[in-house]
Amino acid sequence: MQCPHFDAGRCHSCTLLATPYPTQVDEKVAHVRALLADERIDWLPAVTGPEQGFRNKAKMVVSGTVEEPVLGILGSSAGPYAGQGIDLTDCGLYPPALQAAFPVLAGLVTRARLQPYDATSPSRGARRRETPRESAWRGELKHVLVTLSADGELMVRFVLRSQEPLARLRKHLPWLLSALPQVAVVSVNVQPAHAAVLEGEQEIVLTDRRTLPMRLDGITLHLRPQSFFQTNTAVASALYAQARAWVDEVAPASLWDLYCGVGGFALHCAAPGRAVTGIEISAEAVASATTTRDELARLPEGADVGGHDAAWWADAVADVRFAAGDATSFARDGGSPELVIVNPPRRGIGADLSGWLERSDATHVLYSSCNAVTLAEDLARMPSLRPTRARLLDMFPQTSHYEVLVLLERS
Ligand SMILES: C[S@@+](CC[C@H](N)C(=O)[O-])C[C@H]1O[C@@H](n2cnc3c(N)ncnc32)[C@H](O)[C@@H]1O
Repeated sequence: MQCPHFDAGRCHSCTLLATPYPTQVDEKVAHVRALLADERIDWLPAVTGPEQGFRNKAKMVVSGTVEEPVLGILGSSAGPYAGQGIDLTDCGLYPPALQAAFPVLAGLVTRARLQPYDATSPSRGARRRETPRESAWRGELKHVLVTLSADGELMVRFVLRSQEPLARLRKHLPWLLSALPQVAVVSVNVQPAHAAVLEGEQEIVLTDRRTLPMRLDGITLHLRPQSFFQTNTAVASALYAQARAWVDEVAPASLWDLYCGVGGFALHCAAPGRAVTGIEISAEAVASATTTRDELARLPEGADVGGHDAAWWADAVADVRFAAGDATSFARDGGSPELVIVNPPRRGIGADLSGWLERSDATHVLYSSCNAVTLAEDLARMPSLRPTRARLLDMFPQTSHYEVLVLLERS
């Protein structure tokens, strides 16, 4: 694949662009197999999706001016583009529906006079001080975050330094909704700190609709602005389908989904007679998961979701619950199910939760990881749980990242 931004040294994200795609996948498989280094694992063929246009979410830094905003990234501090705004609205990782939304969003920046935040140059007076106050930096709009659903709807979030532009944004919202009728949810996130943090804690939803329905092959998840969702919708669908197939083979009567996010694993693995508990640190994500569960509990007669009818689903989700909390603390406090699913951030589950799983009564663990290095470290801490089956899912083509799902069985 060719990319003008990569070739010119403006963007360095897609480190494998020059490698033919089948070779990328072979190298990722070799990487994870070498890390897990267990000849007894039955490896299924890797799952791949589209090689480009697969990202369902854009995290655009806004730079430039009110009249000419630039949506993309800031050039890395070491190179020739240091601190410069780089327009990435034509990035090949974004599907056409996201690319088409960017110029309209840039138009809103101009109409609502959302001054792009200037992260590089504090005002003159402040420059003399060693650590300028936050108010010394100019501008308000830090990022625009856009999520595209499988049905072409959009969730748009404006990350602002303060609520100062809020009234102007509200005033021009009708213009945005008529220019981009596919926008379902618009919100403002307030991130006051001058720090390399994407978003802050406070979220103000401006639209009547508060969730973006993300229809997968089986189930429609309801995403809220602050809840995590997997980057690649097609591969996420395959990930949940694979998890469900392995869980159904084990057929546990009780299951925990730790780090459950909006409930993708928990809800795909629900079944009549199976008690499912999802635990997640983000209360917003828990609210999203609960919305989807409640919707599945009340499907209209004649509905078919993932090959099951309304009565089956009412039974299946009757014993599904989600709660906000820390995964490790929950595990320490709450007995032990037959099967535990874990899908942690890149840092992995760590020594405490690995140790707890090693000593628990769970007969099976399903570990979904986006970082095989921490996965291998965690597995080494659980010698009684033997990896039996595994599958790489290429969630992030053109980069060295990937997702891997491993089924562990107590020996
Ligand atoms: C890789 S995401 C997986 C989400 C979900 N399983 C899915 O399929 O979309 C990791 C999730 O772990 C959550 N998380 C981070 N730290 C946590 C903790 N200490 N306890 C519970 N959840 C945590 C994050 O908020 C995020 O939703």
